[in-house]
Amino acid sequence: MIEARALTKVYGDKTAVAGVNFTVEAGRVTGFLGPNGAGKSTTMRMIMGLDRPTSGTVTVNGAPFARHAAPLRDVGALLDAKAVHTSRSAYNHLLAMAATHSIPKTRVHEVIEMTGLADVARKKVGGFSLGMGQRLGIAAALLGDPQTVILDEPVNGLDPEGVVWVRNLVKYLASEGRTVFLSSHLMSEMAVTADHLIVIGRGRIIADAPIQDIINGKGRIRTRVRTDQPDQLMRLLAGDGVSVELQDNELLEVTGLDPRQIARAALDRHVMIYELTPLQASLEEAYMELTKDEVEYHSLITTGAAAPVQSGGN
Ligand SMILES: Nc1ncnc2c1ncn2[C@@H]1O[C@H](COP(=O)(O)OP(=O)(O)OP(=O)(O)O)[C@@H](O)[C@H]1O
Repeated sequence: MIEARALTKVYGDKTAVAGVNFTVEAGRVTGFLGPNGAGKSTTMRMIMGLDRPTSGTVTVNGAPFARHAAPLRDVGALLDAKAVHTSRSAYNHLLAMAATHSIPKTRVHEVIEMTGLADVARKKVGGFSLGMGQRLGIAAALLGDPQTVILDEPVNGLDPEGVVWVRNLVKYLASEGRTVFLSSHLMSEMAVTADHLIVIGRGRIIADAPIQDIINGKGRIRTRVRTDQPDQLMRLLAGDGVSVELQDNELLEVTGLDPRQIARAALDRHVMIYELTPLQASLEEAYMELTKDEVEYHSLITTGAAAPVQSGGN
């Protein structure tokens, strides 16, 4: 379990993390989301003792990271996949890490197999692709068979097979009762991987809830309705808080009524419906809605060109 209490980090005049409170529970995958510059990496670095909080505390299984006698066995992390000696082989890199914690060579071989690095384990890390580097970072995180696993953008640079592999791996680790905390900007991936989400914006927690609650809470409930009497059905459904959009000759998209209410209204007036499909809001929609006021770096899209601008006021 990871517990942050009033956790704060200030760099000069920039408050990167502003007194956050959250708990990452064991036995489930917790996703950590937020726009660029929101404070995710800073929070993760403080969890791992790589950055000292300006105030507040963060503990892993009840103690700050630095107080763990054998931290690799308690907490495994992938924070910066490039932070390795480039002239070492993957095997030697892992072996050197293992030596600091009396982890046997057999475990080094195990994590190499587990992460699909067997063919390149004797090659120099400097020549690794981004995806191979990520796999090595994940191998290092798992080396001590830790109870808590923290992965910052683990699927960055991985091919589709690698993305699925990370998804299954973290779900498996959580199913074994471990604490799994991961960040990613890939919403579609987060949607199928995480059980619970913590969303941060400008250093503050803006949501901390089961993923389904976040999708349902912020996304609109929409229903697709096909009928050969669209005008009549539109009139029937009109009302406060209801919006009905004609998509084509026979297709309506209804917001603000559930499918049962739509079916009932149509039945009462003998309007035939031949499709009634609830449309699940996506995590991406919910996330965009949640963070729309928290985005620090907006993209300004003009005809054919995108220029990043920093929004004023912080
Ligand atoms: N060492 C540092 N010195 C000064 N400012 C920093 C430092 N590290 C981070 N910051 C600032 O703190 C804020 C939070 O940064 P952080 O890297 O934690 O965000 P993030 O959510 O991980 O972003 P991204 O999604 O882009 O990786 C940013 O405004 C960043 O510029």
